[in-house]
Amino acid sequence: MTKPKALISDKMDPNAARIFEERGCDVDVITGETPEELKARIGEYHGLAIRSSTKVTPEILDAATNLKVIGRAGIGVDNVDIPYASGKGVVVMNTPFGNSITTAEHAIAMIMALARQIPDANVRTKAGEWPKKDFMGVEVTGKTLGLIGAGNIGSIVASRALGLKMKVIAYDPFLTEDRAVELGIEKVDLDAVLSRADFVTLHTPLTDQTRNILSRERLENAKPGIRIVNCARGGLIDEAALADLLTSGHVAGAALDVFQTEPAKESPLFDAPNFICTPHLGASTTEAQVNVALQVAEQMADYLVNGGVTNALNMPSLSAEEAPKLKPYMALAEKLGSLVGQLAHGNLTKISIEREGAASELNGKPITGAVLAGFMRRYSDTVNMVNAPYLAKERGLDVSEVRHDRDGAYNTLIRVTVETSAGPRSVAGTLFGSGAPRLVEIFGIGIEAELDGHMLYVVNDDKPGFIGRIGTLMGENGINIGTFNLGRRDAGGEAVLLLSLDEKASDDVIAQAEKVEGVKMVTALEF
Ligand SMILES: NC(=O)C1=CN([C@@H]2O[C@H](COP(=O)(O)OP(=O)(O)OC[C@H]3O[C@@H](n4cnc5c(N)ncnc54)[C@H](O)[C@@H]3O)[C@@H](O)[C@H]2O)C=CC1
Ligand SMILES: O=C(O)CCC(=O)C(=O)O
Repeated sequence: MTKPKALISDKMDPNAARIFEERGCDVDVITGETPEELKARIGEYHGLAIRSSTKVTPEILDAATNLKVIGRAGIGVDNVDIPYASGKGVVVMNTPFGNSITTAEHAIAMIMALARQIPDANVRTKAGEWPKKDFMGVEVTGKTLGLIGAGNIGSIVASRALGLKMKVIAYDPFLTEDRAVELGIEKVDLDAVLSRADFVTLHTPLTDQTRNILSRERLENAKPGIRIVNCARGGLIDEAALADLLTSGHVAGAALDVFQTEPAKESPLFDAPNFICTPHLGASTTEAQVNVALQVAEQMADYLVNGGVTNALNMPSLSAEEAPKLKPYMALAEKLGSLVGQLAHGNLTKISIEREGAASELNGKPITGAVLAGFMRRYSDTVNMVNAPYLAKERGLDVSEVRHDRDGAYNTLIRVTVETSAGPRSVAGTLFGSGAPRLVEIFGIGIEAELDGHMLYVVNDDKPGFIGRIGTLMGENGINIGTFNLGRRDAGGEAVLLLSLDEKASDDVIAQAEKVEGVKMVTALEF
């Protein structure tokens, strides 16, 4: 078997390449390429490991015909078009904790540097000025620190700031009162942060809701003398407005690690007073870079080699222990989804996935993803369990998952039901022996069959002589029958036949089969 191949396209700790190799992947480290160069190369890789320089755009993703996973050695993934990657079936992972302490410490360093104007004092002292009389700092003890965003990094900043004897208030719509109490901070609204805080520090992702959160209007209405720190993302602050307000003195100081356009080669802020900056160094410590490099390579290799999913932003997690256990279930789920997708006709807008017995104990999300992937194959060749839920949503498919505690006839069972204009249609399957997927029910009729390769589904009247007639027809057309599986609703009533064939039945053979006495319907199936 050929090894999966990963590309590391941004500067990363060498441990990343080592881990890829140790975990059974080939890896190339090629950094600093232009988008055109990356586009020309990306087709040969299954994994792409990045930091913030590589921009994973739709153009890159369109060229990434073999790509299965993108791993961000860090937290922010605004340089990856996640919806587009999801549509392409590519998993996007990050390393949500590896650099959070380091980034929080950078924010604290920025607060202290602003309070005591350390960068300016340093430059002028080294220039031989000894400018002691020009600098007068402020203490942080007793001052109010306002957090915008109190997630991983914001909470670490809060704990350090409390240690510095600051009062901490926070605006974060997802912060609960209980968590605020646990952190020892006060939950307030955004206006309160801006009107009460002496220092404000931003720790949110860049999203449509947070873009320009510190707009000109908000900055103008903020407490006079406020100092602002941004170690999260450029784009959260109106940079031109901040420059104007530093110049007017309304904002007493600002420290940015991140800019709207990076690398920031010029900015109105560079000439503004009391402005300090670093070139996106928030995550740049040896410790953080080793952490994120190890983590991203471990996670990506785990997915490429074992199917384990950790810290994915566009699909549910699946541990390396769970992955092998779930594998036969996912094969069964995909076949059931595919069967119902091939058999049910009309405008299908509702699908339900029920699990009972051992299947009910499992992580249901990957099973649902696999059912949907099989089902959606009727619409798309490139669908997989990553993009299937997105495609299903796009098409307005109503998906429900049901877990039954009851014991049924089988140790483990998955049932997939679609709502058709003629009512619900369901198929069910189980795992036999060491995990072989088997169909056990089709539209209410018990039948045991392996769903594999070229098949023919026939609905017929349960009358003597029928099996012989179908067998003869196949023989006359030179088609070898692999397996022959029968089921019936009741003796003499409606019956179904599932044939596996060594070759695909042509339209002509299907037309002949439709004419066989007793046949009500024939459908060719492919698995
Ligand atoms: N400068 C650097 O080198 C680094 C920057 N970062 C940036 O820091 C950001 C935050 O990282 P974490 O704390 O780990 O993320 P997180 O996801 O743990 O926390 C983000 C918090 O922002 C909150 N939030 C979301 N929308 C909000 C809104 N409209 N208003 C206020 N709060 C909102 C969320 O509820 C969440 O609590 C990352 O998204 C990344 O962009 C992260 C690492 C390094
Ligand atoms: O990789 C870096 O240096 C930037 C880190 C960062 O911005 C992040 O993790 O969100």
